[in-house]
Amino acid sequence: MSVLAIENLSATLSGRRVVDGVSLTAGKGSFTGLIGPNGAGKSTFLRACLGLVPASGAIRLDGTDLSALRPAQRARHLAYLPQEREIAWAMSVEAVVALGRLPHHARFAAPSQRDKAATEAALTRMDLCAFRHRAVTSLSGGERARVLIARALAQETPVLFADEPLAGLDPQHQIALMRLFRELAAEGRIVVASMHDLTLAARWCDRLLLLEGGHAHAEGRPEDVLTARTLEDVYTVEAFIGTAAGGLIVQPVGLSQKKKEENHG
Ligand SMILES: Nc1ncnc2c1ncn2[C@@H]1O[C@H](COP(=O)(O)OP(=O)(O)OP(=O)(O)O)[C@@H](O)[C@H]1O
Repeated sequence: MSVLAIENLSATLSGRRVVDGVSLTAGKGSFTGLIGPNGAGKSTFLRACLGLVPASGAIRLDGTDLSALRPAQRARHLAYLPQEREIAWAMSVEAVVALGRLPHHARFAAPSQRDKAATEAALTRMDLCAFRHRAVTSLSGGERARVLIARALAQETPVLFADEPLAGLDPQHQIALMRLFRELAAEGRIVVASMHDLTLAARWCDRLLLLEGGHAHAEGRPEDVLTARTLEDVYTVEAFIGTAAGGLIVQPVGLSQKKKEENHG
């Protein structure tokens, strides 16, 4: 069984330890939510795993040290949806999605049948066929987000990292995306996604890794991680936590008592 093992990952940016000794083990078929307040280190953790920022620690997939691979080799194992959704060039949707195939063929080589099929499957899966000839720069933010997800899908990697994939999506597309991540996990992939919506995280993820100040504050099943106490301590909010429609509802309803006292100083 495929296992992604991230061990003791640390990253220092501008002299500050932004991710400090974070570990995560995720098995094939799992969907892990990466949660934590703004600035907790979620993006840096993902970027460090991808080799986009200098880091120490180990990241292994089935025992293969991913950090030792060249970028193109690594990109055959690990796809990444970045938090930034800007695309500078007016390329067509289809051309952007096809970029996901670059790690699979030699530079300047024509796309193979397999490449074309993977691009087509990703366009279909993200409901983008009608947009295929549109310039990405002409799309709305949510539509552009779907194009970038399709590009990551076209990469056909065993592991998918997504940084705030729900940002900018309407509720229907948020749920569709969480359903897609669950389907990808059911197909045997390993999905890790950062998010701020705690109800969606609780309802769709198998496990949650809660970061705070660069450290892992908690890791485990959503119902064990998302307690009133944790939300108060880490997010400094008072939250309603209940069960409805077959899953957890986690709704911040106000600032924690401690935070209110701090604000009144
Ligand atoms: N290039 C950098 N130089 C210095 N500090 C940085 C740099 N990039 C990020 N940081 C800092 O590292 C910390 C973690 O940032 P990061 O973007 O990983 O947080 P995050 O959990 O993804 O936050 P958010 O939920 O706001 O996206 C923040 O305090 C941020 O200011």
